[in-house]
Amino acid sequence: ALVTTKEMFEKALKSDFAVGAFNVNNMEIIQGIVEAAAEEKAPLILQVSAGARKYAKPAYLMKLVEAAILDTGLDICLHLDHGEDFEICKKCVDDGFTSVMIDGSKHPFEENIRLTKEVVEYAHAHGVVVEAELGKLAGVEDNIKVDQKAATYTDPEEAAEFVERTGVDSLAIAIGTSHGAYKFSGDPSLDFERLKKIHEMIPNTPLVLHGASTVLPEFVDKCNAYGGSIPGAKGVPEDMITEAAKHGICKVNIDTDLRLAMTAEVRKYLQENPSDFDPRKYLGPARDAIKAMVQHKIKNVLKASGQ
Ligand SMILES: O=C(COP(=O)(O)O)N(O)CCCCOP(=O)(O)O
Ligand SMILES: [Ca+2]
Ligand code: NA
Ligand SMILES: [Zn+2]
Repeated sequence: ALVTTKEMFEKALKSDFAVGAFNVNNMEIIQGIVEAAAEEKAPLILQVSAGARKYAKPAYLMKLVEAAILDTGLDICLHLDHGEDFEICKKCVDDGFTSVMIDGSKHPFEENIRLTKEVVEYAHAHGVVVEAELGKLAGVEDNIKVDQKAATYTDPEEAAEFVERTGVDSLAIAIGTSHGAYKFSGDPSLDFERLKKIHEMIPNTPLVLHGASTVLPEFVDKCNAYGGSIPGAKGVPEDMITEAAKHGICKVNIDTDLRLAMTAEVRKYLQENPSDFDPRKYLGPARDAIKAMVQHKIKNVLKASGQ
């Protein structure tokens, strides 16, 4: 069935595992992710960005997720990722999403609170949970370039006030991650002291880690070996993600690692099979690559198998 994150986060908060939140844009990506979660018997969040809604159209995504539930009997949370305003959050609540993110992190504190409260009120009235964000990820955040220095990590005291005043169900925090494949100029590092402080201040609030892809060298190399060009791509070491899940992180957002796994597979297939032109011949292996990546994340990083 379609479920909220309530139950899965309650468990994750008390344990050392975290729930994977994987971005979806088409049928093969959804199928690969869902097959992996079914095989690992793991809790699952499928998340849809505004870009995914535009690319695939809401009706297709909703029906594909319903089909996945029909096909597997899995409990799945369908989540709006990075909702920019009240309107898109309302639209997704009305469409049957069970969770929405209102990303007010680019606004001043008081405006973020106002906007988040407005979404919490509407979502809770419809049995939907809300994720908000406090603090700015480094890198490109909300289409504005936020360089490392200006990137303001989440303040633990502010986080406590924010949660108290908004009634939000989970909080995305900034402790050094950023979106995409180029996360660190120097050595990868997360501010674990800050994470522990935040978790201490709001021990009952599930925390969310955005920009959590590892950008595994194996897949960067594979992309580059078959016509790609993404030199210097770098992400968060997987052991840091596993560690973060022990200190309040209950939801881990992963998109880039799926994109790299899928793209590497398609590049390889097309280069090795120049006479093929049946899309199933490369979208099938792409789907398998998604499944393998998600199984790896669930089993070895999130420790969410059988949870
Ligand atoms: O935190 C993350 C993922 O972080 P990652 O890049 O480390 O995987 N996310 O929230 C996923 C962002 C997806 C953006 O989608 P569009 O291109 O459609 O806007
Ligand atoms: Ca943001
Ligand atoms: Na946890
Ligand atoms: Zn994000």
